[in-house]
Parts: sequence; C-alpha cells; structure tokens
Amino acid sequence: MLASIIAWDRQTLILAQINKAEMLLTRTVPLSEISYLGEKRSGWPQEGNASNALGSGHPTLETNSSGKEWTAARRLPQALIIGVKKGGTRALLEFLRLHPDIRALGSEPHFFDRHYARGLDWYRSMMPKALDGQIVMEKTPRYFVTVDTPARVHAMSQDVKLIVVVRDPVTRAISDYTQIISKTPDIPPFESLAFKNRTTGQIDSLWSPLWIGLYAQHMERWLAWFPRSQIHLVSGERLISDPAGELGKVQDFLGLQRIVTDKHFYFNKTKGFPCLKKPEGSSKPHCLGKTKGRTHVSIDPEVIQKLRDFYKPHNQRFYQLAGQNFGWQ
Ligand SMILES: Nc1ncnc2c1ncn2[C@@H]1O[C@H](COP(=O)(O)OS(=O)(=O)O)[C@@H](OP(=O)(O)O)[C@H]1O
Repeated sequence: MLASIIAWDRQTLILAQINKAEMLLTRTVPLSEISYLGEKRSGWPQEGNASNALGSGHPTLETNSSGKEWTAARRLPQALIIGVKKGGTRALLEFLRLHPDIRALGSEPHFFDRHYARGLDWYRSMMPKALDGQIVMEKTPRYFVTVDTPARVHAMSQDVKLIVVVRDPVTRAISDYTQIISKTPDIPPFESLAFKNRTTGQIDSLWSPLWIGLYAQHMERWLAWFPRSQIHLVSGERLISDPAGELGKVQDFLGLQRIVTDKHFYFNKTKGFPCLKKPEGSSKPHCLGKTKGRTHVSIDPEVIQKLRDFYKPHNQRFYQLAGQNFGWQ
C-alpha cells in the first residue's frame, strides 16, 4: 500500500493512506525515519517488539492526527520462511523487510518446534502489528526439519505460504559446523563426526549438519500437507549472486508488487556479499552481521568428494520433487 504525502514541515511528514476498508489513515512521520527512495524502511505502522539484524529499530505504534490509534492489528503469519538453517534465511528476511507490504518478526519465534504448547494466542502476540493487506511473516529455519511442524502449520492455516532457501548441502553442512565450532571449540573435527567409519567411508547421515541437508526427505513431509504450489524454493547461491532476481520471484510468489529491486543492493567487496545500500542520512551498517558470510573451516577435498557422492541421489530426488535443478555438483 502506497502512502501519499499530504503535508510536511522541516522535521516531519504527514502521510495519508487508504486501507482496504477505504478508511483514510493519516500518520505523522519524523523525517529521520524516512529512508532512501522515499520508502518507509520496513512498512508502516511499526512498533518495537522485533529486533532487526541490520540494525533498524522499530518505533512504537503511533497515533494519527486525531489522536486515535492505528487500525493495525497483530495477526498470525500468512507466510513463513521455514528453512533451511544456513541457507541464507536471514538475508532473505532482511531484504523482504524493505517491502512496505511486509511486516516481519525480526527474531526467530520457534513456535511450531519449541513453543507450540504456548498456543496460537501467544504466537499471535509475538507478531508485529500489521494493516490489512500487509503480509505478516517470520522465519525459523528449524521448521523445515522438525517432524511435527508441517501438521501444526497446517492446523494454523491451510493457505499459509511457505518459503525454503536451499543451498548446496555440502557447503551448508560445513557452514553449520563452522558455527558449531565457533561456539564449542572443543568438539571433534568435522571428519570424525561426518563418518561412522572413516576407513570404510560410511557417512553418519544422522549427524545434524548432514541430516539437515537431506532436503528430499524433509520436503516430502511438507508435501504430505501442502501442495507444491504453496512452497517456494529460493536458491541460496543465487540469493548471493543475484539477490534482486531471487527477491523478484519471492515477491511474485507472495502476490506483491516488485518493490525490492536491484536498486536496493550493492556488492560489498570486503564482505564478499550483497549488502543493502546505505539509506540517506544513516551511518548504520547495512551488511549482515559477522556471523553471516564467515570463513568456513577447511575440510579435506577427499572428504568433500565423499559427501558430494553421498548427497548425489538425495539431491536428484529433491530436484524431482522441486521440479527445479539447483545445479549442486
Ligand atoms: N547478503 C548476504 N550477506 C551475508 N550472508 C549471506 C548473504 N546472502 C546469503 N548469505 C548466506 O547466509 C548464510 C547464513 O544463513 P542463515 O541466515 O540461514 O543462517 S541461520 O540459519 O539463520 O543461522 C551465510 O552462510 P555462511 O557464508 O556460511 O556464513 C551466507 O552464505
């Protein structure tokens, strides 16, 4: 929903917007909150319960010029980024948050996998407030691999749109292990966890960093509850090489206008990743944090080859389910 500027002074703009019920909504916005390209950074109205990895805070819910509160409400999500861990889920969520019709929770609520007993009212209370027409979403990458989650999500909504960012499972496993060892430096080397028996080359597919990469197996569980058309797959590799292209397809899937485009990104050579262009007048960093895009632990190429051989049939099955070849070796 686009807003029109109806009045301004040196510090503030007064914006007007007609919502779906054709009510005229107005709001006063400090100029300091207005970001580049004239967009409000993460939709409006906003409030302050969600953290943002890119550092933009959410101002508290405001009142309009007549002193009444906005008609925004907390609603259950209509879209979920369900996985995969280390696929690029944070980047996707932060890029989507640039869209004025998306209201996304910044933190991972882990409702369907850890906090289900708290009930849907608790889950709803975690969500940012949103206007009619705005899409509420959250990301919890663990949902993709937790057995009970598809049925639980289905019980909340049969129409929810599901997004999975997938990445070469071998690279993903090494990324996962790199994170684990950064937190627990005493764990055994990758090789001794990845193999049940290094000499015979038998892979331990139940070791979490490898098990998560069995995408076909996890996808089949979701397809038992949701049609393929309700699940959108994002290539984690292309999210890095062509973020605007991948974002375009996600916006189409969500039924949104393509507002997040190549104008929003630049390639940061130091980081080696796409970052968001710096909003005018802001000194905040707009690359993702240090835990995203870090140098991986180095793994023996022979081990990598064994993992590639292991994943080959699983990847082929996943491509068939997906109707899409992700080109992993
Ligand atoms: N723009 C941009 N900037 C930084 N990092 C990016 C970006 N796009 C994708 N990625 C990749 O995202 C990987 C982390 O994935 P997730 O955010 O899904 O991780 S997590 O599951 O939430 O821990 C992270 O994995 P590592 O490179 O292994 O750190 C990145 O490769």
